[in-house]
Amino acid sequence: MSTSPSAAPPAAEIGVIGGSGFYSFLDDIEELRVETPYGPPSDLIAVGELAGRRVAFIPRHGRDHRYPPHRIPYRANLWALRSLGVRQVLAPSAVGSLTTDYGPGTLAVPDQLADRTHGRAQTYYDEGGAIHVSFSDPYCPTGRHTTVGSAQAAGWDPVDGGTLVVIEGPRFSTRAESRWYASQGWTLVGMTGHPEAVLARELALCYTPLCLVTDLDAGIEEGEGVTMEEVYRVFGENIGRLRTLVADVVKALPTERDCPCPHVLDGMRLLLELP
Ligand SMILES: CSC[C@H]1O[C@H](OP(=O)(O)O)[C@H](O)[C@@H]1O
Ligand SMILES: Nc1ncnc2[nH]cnc12
Repeated sequence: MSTSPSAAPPAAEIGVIGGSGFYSFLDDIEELRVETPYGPPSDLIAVGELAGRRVAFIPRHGRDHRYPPHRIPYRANLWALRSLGVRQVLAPSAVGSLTTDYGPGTLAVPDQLADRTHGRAQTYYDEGGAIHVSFSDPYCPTGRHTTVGSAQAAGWDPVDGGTLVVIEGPRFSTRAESRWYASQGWTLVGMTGHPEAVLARELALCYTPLCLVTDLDAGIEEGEGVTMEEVYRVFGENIGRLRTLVADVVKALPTERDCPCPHVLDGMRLLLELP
């Protein structure tokens, strides 16, 4: 491993944003300090190769988990990845389940998102003109399809679809909130999926969530409610096979993007130059 203070970064095509309990990924890496107009990203970015693909890894909360979900520099993270050449992003995350159908250890690849956060910077286009990206389908269809296929091939029984509600946190939900989310038909709950997904979309990146269920949320189970310890314990029990799955997906992602994601800004008059 080597550390470059501000070296010209090598190109990376695929980005991985590791969540709670997922603080490193690649073996043979160069660590890059990347500056952005939005300040520094959560940490140094590790760049390396996996099966011939150039990959950039960033721990969402920092390697020492110094950023709680509402303080993560989301704009800097996505900007930094794009500036390294990343165009496809994989986003592993620990989530709660809003249904007894999906117990701890389940891998879910949602196809919808509901935003219950507030006060987070959620756009790059907030001055000098209006850019409205399409967000009806928040995730990359190819990334989702590839992830579900890789998970099935590896012996997971992945959940293909569902809605991830993203809460502001950092506290967990009350039982009443949790029951209300479930009554909306939402299936998963987390704290970091927004604005990460929409910022990726605004940069014309492909973004795919890999949600590992660590707990049944407070309104679903009758026990003491969700605890941080439970989240880390269950995530820790599954991190090995999740890492392997992320590597499988990296290998399986297409080299040429065939999805709508690269075209989301076509025809729009951009007021800032994308990296
Ligand atoms: C560690 S408990 C709650 C914490 O875990 C999840 O993080 P991530 O999405 O980055 O895996 C959840 O969103 C909360 O931030
Ligand atoms: N129950 C839960 N609510 C919000 N974020 C979570 N991350 C993991 N479990 C969670």
